[in-house]
Amino acid sequence: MPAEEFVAGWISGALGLVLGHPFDTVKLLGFFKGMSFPIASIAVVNSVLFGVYSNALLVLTATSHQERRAQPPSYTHVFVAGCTGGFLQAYCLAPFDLIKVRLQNQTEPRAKQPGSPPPRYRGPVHCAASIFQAEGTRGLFRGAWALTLRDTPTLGIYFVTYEWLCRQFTPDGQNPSSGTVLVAGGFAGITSWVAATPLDVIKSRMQMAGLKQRAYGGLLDCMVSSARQEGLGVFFRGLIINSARAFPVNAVTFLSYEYLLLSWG
Ligand SMILES: C[N+](C)(C)CCCC[C@H](N)C(=O)O
Repeated sequence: MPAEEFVAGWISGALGLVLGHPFDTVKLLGFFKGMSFPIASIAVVNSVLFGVYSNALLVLTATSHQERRAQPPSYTHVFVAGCTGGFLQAYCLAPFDLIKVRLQNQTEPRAKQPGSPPPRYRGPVHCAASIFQAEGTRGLFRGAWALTLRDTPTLGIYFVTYEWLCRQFTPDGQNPSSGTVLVAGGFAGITSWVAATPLDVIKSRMQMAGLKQRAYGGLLDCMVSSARQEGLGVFFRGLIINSARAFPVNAVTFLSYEYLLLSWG
């Protein structure tokens, strides 16, 4: 199994994340709150996404990454490979994402201050350990189902958008220019996040359930009760910030990914 794509995905995911982190946190409080934890986790997750995507295409089309410019895969194959990568990365992402959401929604200061209540979670490791102690492995995968539904089709859309835009601006058989990769990667991120936002809202609510928010009977119950109480607009919460973040993060992710693979030959 070719491994370069896993390594390139690892590095490019980390680079994209550094750019996106302030956007990620601005929805809430504290700008660079907890940067090292997301870097480490997104690197792993992005490596799974790109590695599985490329290897799925290898299985579907019998072409390696290097051969795919001369023999481009069909959009159906790109979509199926993207969904496969998305599905598997969602499972790796689930516990990390849960911890991120729990920590970002925690407004009490982490360090104990006189007079203020002690924070529930002292950091990512403490957060993971307390969830595990209270609810076991299942607890760490709270909201994983919603995350999988969010990521499987939208990562298919992600790679189709990227490939489609690259092909629009690149003569047949050639590699896309850096400018094309940046723009195609940026728009792939935006398209995918626009499609993912409704389920992203639901996913985060399910991950918070059991803490401050009420517990839901399941995904459908969470959707229906959120829409009843807050109107349909609730499904578009965070759309602008998600899109603003998606452009630079994914432009840099794709540019570094393509650059690394090209330089490794
Ligand atoms: C599928 N969905 C749009 C949710 C995520 C797309 C992932 C791409 C990148 N790691 C990022 O954080 O933007």
